[in-house]
Amino acid sequence: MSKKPVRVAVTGAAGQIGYALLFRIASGEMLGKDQPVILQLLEIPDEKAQKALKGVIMELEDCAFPLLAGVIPTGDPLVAFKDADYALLVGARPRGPGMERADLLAANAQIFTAQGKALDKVASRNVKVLVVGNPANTNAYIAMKSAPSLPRKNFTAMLRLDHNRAASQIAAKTGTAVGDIEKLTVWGNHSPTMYADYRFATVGGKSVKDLINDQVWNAEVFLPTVGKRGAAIIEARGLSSAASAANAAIDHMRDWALGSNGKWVTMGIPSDGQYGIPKDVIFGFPVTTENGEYKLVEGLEIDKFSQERIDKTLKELQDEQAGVAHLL
Ligand SMILES: NC(=O)c1ccc[n+]([C@@H]2O[C@H](COP(=O)([O-])OP(=O)(O)OC[C@H]3O[C@@H](n4cnc5c(N)ncnc54)[C@H](O)[C@@H]3O)[C@@H](O)[C@H]2O)c1
Ligand SMILES: O=C(O)C[C@H](O)C(=O)O
Repeated sequence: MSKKPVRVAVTGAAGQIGYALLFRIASGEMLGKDQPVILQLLEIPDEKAQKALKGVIMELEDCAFPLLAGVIPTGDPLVAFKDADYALLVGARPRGPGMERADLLAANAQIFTAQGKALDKVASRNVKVLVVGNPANTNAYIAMKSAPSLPRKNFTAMLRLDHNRAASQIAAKTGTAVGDIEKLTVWGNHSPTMYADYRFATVGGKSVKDLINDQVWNAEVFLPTVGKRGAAIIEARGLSSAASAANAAIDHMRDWALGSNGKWVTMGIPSDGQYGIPKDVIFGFPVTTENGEYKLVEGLEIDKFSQERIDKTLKELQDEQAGVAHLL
């Protein structure tokens, strides 16, 4: 017997990431090739955006995806999030050349307060929320705080693009296959302060740290390359990353929903105080996922270099939180 369709809300559905994301969700790459989906697509209630959304929906129809059980376009968050089982909050203003994420904070904070409240009112009580729109961790924090009747653990931010970028750099450095890299993580904020940490990583069972054996490369090449990759893409394309961001969103939700089979993945999740990160800060942590739940990997040793990096990215997140405190 075929499964009952689940409701997947996507905001910013007519934007660049939306265009790279919706077709993959509808084809079953996110929730499985046996899981029908109803897409509930939010765009700003503006004629041009709604018209662009119609065009995207025409293309979705033209794909004749067997798993696409319905599409609901709307300009109203209460319609988009109604009974949503999954919500991918992509819609936000993206960073342009020369802008830092902090510049986006004020512009985007209003959006996530309103959307958090709407999720609180109408979404499934088990809704899995992924915030992609930047600054992603703080937007997830705002949405979580604006939705007090939903479990805190339902709110996550996307660090998976950073995780994937780090894996790719390590594979290139060590001449190994990216798919063989395990136990990699990215701590903290989705911003240049993030700390991509390969101390525990293995490739084909061998220690990545031992294979690389070059702390200068780690501090002066690897970390800046991963941390500034978003800006490098904006500089090269004149637009922020979209296909790789959509791919990371699919990876994040797929692993959360269907399990990571024991593999570590990185998710931005609300802290419960682990590793000295204050409660509620949405922080990139190593997790494993099973049965629709994520579980933080605990007990890892944090050396002096790592602690300094973690402190720096935490401070940035706390400053961002302080900057939006008046809105909550
Ligand atoms: N976390 C990450 O790793 C990551 C990676 C890449 C991009 N991003 C961020 O994702 C966001 C979207 O990027 P994009 O390239 O798709 O941008 P885009 O400008 O192409 O699309 C954003 C879309 O969101 C819509 N939108 C704006 N406000 C909205 C609202 N309140 N409700 C619904 N829709 C709304 C816009 O009309 C637009 O169509 C940006 O904030 C970007 O910085 C995050
Ligand atoms: O850096 C940006 O502004 C876009 C995105 O967050 C990225 O990392 O590519």
